Amino acid sequence: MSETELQAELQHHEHARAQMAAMRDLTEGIHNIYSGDFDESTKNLGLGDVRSDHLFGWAMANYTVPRLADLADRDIALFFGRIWMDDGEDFHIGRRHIRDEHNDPIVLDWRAPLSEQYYRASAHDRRDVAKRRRFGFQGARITGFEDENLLLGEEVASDILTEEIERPRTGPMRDIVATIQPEQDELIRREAAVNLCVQGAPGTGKTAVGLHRAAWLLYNYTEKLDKAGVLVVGPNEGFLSYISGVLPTLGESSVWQVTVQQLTGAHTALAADTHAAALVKHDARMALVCERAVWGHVGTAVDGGITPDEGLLITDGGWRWRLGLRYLDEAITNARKHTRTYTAGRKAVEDAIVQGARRQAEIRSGHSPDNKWATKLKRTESVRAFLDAVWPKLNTKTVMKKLLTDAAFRADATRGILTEEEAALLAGKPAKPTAGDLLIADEIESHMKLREPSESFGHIVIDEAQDLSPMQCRVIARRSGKGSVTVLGDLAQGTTPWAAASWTDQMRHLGKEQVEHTELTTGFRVPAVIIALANRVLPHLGVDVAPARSIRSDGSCDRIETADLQAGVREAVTKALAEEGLVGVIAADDLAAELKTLLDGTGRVEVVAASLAKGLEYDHVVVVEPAEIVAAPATGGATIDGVGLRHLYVALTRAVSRLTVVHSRPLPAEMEE
Ligand SMILES: Nc1ncnc2c1ncn2[C@@H]1O[C@H](COP(=O)(O)OP(=O)(O)OP(=O)(O)O)[C@@H](O)[C@H]1O
Repeated sequence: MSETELQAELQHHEHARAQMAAMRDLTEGIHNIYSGDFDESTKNLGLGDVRSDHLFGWAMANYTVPRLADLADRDIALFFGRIWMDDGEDFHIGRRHIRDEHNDPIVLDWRAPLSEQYYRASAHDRRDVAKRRRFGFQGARITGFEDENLLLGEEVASDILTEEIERPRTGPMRDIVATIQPEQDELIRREAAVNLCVQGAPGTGKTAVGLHRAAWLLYNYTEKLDKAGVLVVGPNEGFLSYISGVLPTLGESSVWQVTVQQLTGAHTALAADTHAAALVKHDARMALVCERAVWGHVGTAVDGGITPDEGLLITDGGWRWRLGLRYLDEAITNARKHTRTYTAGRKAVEDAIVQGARRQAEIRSGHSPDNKWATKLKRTESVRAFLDAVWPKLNTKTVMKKLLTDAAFRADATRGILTEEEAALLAGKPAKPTAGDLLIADEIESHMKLREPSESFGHIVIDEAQDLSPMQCRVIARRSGKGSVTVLGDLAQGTTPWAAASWTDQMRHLGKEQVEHTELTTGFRVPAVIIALANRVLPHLGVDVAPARSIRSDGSCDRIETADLQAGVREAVTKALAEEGLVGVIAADDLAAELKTLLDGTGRVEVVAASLAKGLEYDHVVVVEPAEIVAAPATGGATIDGVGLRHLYVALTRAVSRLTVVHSRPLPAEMEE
């Protein structure tokens, strides 16, 4: 690296900074012109709510407010790479596009098509790239660079990548734009229509890939996705807060990040299910029960009191119309077959009744009666009574109430689908729904009426997807509609009672048939020495997945055997605090509660229950009493076969640099070589 070249790059960086400030000033100028209308934009008004004379200002507000936030000068370098092409052109690659006063690009956005070459070019497949430069930086300051002359076949093991991966973690997750690897880039840049399913060992960058894919899609399919929206679904609120900063630093603040519980309102559910009841309510068979609970209300013409002789008699002033039993049964069958929702079905039968009477009127009088006549006909007592008998009016609340409180109705809805014991577990109080009840209500609602297109998303990123139950998958599927999904997870880290055993099944529950499956195995988080320990446990987890191969040869792994567990934990934490970075103490849930009191107020230390450690990472991890993690019942007090061992696998794979195992009891046999 020559000093002259570095100085030139520093100057280019200063120039880029000045140009970005100019872009910001320009946007600010526009913003100020429309400031009155901008106020409306901050009230979350939609297009239809805005007065027509404010429309232009409103549109400008929607454009400039996020743009101003994106152009804010942050403590971050404006570019991280540069490529020289075979034709002599060269480009700096950065977090966002920056142009000069002549509108020429001086920094390309990492999501622009050309940037793909930066990430993917190699000595074997140069993609017209002659040379690649990677910049090292600290905060907003460029500190150096490393070059790869691809024309000469150079492939440099990047110190900058190593430094980035090994840097101490001091807080929430960061973006990885500067060091995206080719296999990750391929997934990030798959077209919007592709449904991706990524199985990946711990620390292989699944979450990072999912978030960067969301940002890439929003940039490249702006028109479609700005309207339809992008959703990120994560396992719990702790995880969401850990990842919540990544998309905003990539310039995307419009993505809604939620747990699946938040989608149904289950995060505020009042009552708790027993383990056995939860199992039934999350089961795929519940979808069939819900279907029958709704559509089972549909009867035949005979149920409506119709006989072959009499038919349905409709009196309209001096006129009388009669519809036969066969005609009515056909109308019901057609409505059942051709309408997607129960509410629409009732309307279809009603329309068929009007149609039948209208045809008779046309034959008798020679002209077709108007809509007023049709409305009157629908209101006649005999039509009302017939419809109420064969296709009664329903809403989600009434069906839920019947399912939870009416034993005879429940028996009919579940016969042949659930056992009697399972069906009995559904009994409850509708006023105090459980999380499982809200899943059922969501399913029932989907039979009642179609979701508005505005209620579904253009793309959904689903992280830790192995933990979703079939019924939770269906909740997400309904919000996806025709949109695509990126599904990320690790079957080996499945710890819920309904964790997926196969991705094919999980994708079916998510309603996606065309799926690209892929597996990531290069681990960026956990050093080889620690992953080797976790990989001893992996074969005992009952899943067929590839183990992680760490690209890291640093890190350490040690063990403290002690008669006094608390003293052992203190010793491990003191040692850990001698080094930089965050310390995570992971223990079985009950023990974690005790350790929280013990370590309360110790800076840089977080105590985490093993059941909540998923997705998180710490520089130094202290795993306390593995035997207890393995033996501990799962959340909710029920014992789930093998789940403790999976919690241990998750705990062992949270460390970025160092792992200390503290134990007073013998280590689980699965940890031994
Ligand atoms: N290309 C990369 N450059 C730098 N850091 C990376 C890269 N890919 C992943 N990382 C880092 O590796 C760590 C693990 O990534 P991530 O959390 O996305 O993995 P994961 O597969 O979701 O893990 P888990 O299954 O344990 O949740 C993170 O700190 C992430 O920033």
